[in-house]
Amino acid sequence: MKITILTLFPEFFDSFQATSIIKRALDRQLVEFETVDFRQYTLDKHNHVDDTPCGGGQGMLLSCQPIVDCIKAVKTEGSLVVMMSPQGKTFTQKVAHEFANVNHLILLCGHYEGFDERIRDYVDMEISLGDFVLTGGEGAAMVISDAVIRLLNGVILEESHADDSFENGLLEYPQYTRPVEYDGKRVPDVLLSGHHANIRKWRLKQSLIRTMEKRPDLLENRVFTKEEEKLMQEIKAERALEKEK
Ligand SMILES: C[S@@+](CC[C@H](N)C(=O)[O-])C[C@H]1O[C@@H](n2cnc3c(N)ncnc32)[C@H](O)[C@@H]1O
Repeated sequence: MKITILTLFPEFFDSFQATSIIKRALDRQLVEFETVDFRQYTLDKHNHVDDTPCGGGQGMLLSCQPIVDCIKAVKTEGSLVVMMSPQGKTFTQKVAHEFANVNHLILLCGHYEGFDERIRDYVDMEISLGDFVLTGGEGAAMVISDAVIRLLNGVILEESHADDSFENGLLEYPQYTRPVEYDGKRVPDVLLSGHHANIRKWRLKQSLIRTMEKRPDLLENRVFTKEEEKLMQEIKAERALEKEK
């Protein structure tokens, strides 16, 4: 897979490419990652890529010509051009999986007051990190690249992300490491028992409890397995009992 970032600030991605798991993935050529400064495509004699908004208003808008020419130059057969935009569809783990299956992902980063509206006709979709406004799309593109790269074959062990939050529609269960006791707080006995079936069941139950408590919206349309239904009944019965106390 190849990821191309279209940005005015390629240096933003220097430490991203030089650090930890992403660096290892790049070194092992599990993903190709490049940044392209779209200023190099401007035909403006002063090298400008932005201008004031028609009709007046604050700030500067990115102009069509440099960005559209840049998109046309970097696009490849089957590539997906994604505009970073607070007005886009919200990025989720499901979208990360969809992007991880694309051969060539192109992430377009805005800046200043954003884009001339007509640029939207040259992208395949808009993606938002959430309902807030960033100074530029670089932070969003970095987050998206990170979430996508860690899903690629060989970057981390498949088992390492299989139980991650959202992967099976639930939040991850509580995790512990040594020491067994810290400040009077003990690791649950079941995790020390070595009984794999019991550990798996405990983790599933904890995932359900966590999701109920922190993100009940994730359970709204869930089709529960028989085992999950049984555990949900168990959880509800335990809670009812606790209330009675
Ligand atoms: C200051 S913002 C422009 C916001 C624009 N005036 C609006 O209200 O929709 C500059 C750039 O940051 C990026 N950006 C800002 N918030 C974002 C978000 N929540 N998700 C993804 N990208 C975002 C976009 O690329 C955007 O063009």
